[in-house]
Amino acid sequence: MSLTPKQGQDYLEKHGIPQLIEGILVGLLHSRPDDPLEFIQKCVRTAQDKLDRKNINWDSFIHQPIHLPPIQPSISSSTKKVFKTEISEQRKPHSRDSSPHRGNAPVRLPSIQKQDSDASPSSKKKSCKTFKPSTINFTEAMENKKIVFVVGGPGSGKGTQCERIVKKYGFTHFSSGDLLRAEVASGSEKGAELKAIMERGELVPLSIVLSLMKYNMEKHKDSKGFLIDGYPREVQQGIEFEKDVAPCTFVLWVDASQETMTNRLLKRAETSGRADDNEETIKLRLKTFVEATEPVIEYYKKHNKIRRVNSEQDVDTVFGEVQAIFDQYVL
Ligand SMILES: Nc1nc2c(ncn2[C@@H]2O[C@H](COP(=O)(O)OP(=O)(O)OP(=O)(O)O)[C@@H](O)[C@H]2O)c(=O)[nH]1
Ligand SMILES: O=c1ccn([C@@H]2O[C@H](COP(=O)(O)OP(=O)(O)O)[C@@H](O)[C@H]2O)c(=O)[nH]1
Repeated sequence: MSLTPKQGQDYLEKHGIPQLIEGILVGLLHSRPDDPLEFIQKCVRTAQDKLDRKNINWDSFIHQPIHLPPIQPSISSSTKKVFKTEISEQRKPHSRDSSPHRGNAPVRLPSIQKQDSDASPSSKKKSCKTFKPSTINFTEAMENKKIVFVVGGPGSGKGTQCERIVKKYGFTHFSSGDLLRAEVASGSEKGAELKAIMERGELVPLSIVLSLMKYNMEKHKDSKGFLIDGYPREVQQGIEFEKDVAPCTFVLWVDASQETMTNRLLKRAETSGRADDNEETIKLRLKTFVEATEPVIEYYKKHNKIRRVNSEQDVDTVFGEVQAIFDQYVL
């Protein structure tokens, strides 16, 4: 079968291949890993996770020289207090609670960085040092930006809806999971530590995600709004973000039952290539969601910022609900 140059070009562009190849080459030359094929494989897996390849850019696989804070499992007493209160409220039975892990299981608190959880001026200084903002006043640059957090369990459909939101409303989209996977794909030492945490279905220290988020937001500082997908995963993460960046406009909760999420992830596992899309890690991710992220929903409910969509329906119907919410804020 003959192929015209135009048909060839259309085919490649339709599948986002030119920017993918460009991204891989730039990332490869930037990181120069010992095992280039493994690096390429990781990039391709990261790309497979993105339903819209157009989200891949020339710099998607660069191991950015951001100075991520050390991974260190410590927790401040103030953070413990927030979690204890929130979790004990969550332990009241409610309709979505079908987790076999809840009951009397010990509450596993996520690892977080003491330095970032304290509100003291000295710790604040440390967190700024970590992020190393460039020449701009970051907080000022973020003023009046629309910032929407998107929360929901693993496989609830956050990424699917975000893709559509970006198309319709032109927000800049960051998936915290994707940012972490890119760090892992970079082959850095830090990436290897993150990989282990993610494969256990646990949460990486909040200061690391916050650094990655701020670094990337600064790169898109002229965007009219940000869609922060899969974030915050724990109450303190939201508090730190709003303190360091800006208050969120609202929180979109993509709500699906644990059974639906599990079935979707198992289906996605057939093609996603994601190391954490396996039955055992899915269970752990759901457990982490119930323990750490459901309290986030309760926290923002109290602040009247939760906007829920029922993600048990088909994608178009869910997006109909999403649009009804977004149209009130962004026109
Ligand atoms: N029926 C149905 N399937 C959906 C819907 N949204 C997503 N899916 C499917 O469910 C799977 C998971 O969707 P994602 O958008 O990747 O979910 P996510 O919440 O971003 O998942 P993580 O990346 O693990 O956080 C995908 O294979 C989707 O095709 C929906 O509204 N209805
Ligand atoms: O703010 C975040 C976001 C993600 N993760 C880690 O990254 C994994 C994948 O996150 P993603 O949002 O891609 O998928 P989900 O867990 O929602 O299925 C999680 O299990 C966590 O280990 C994290 O620790 N903090």
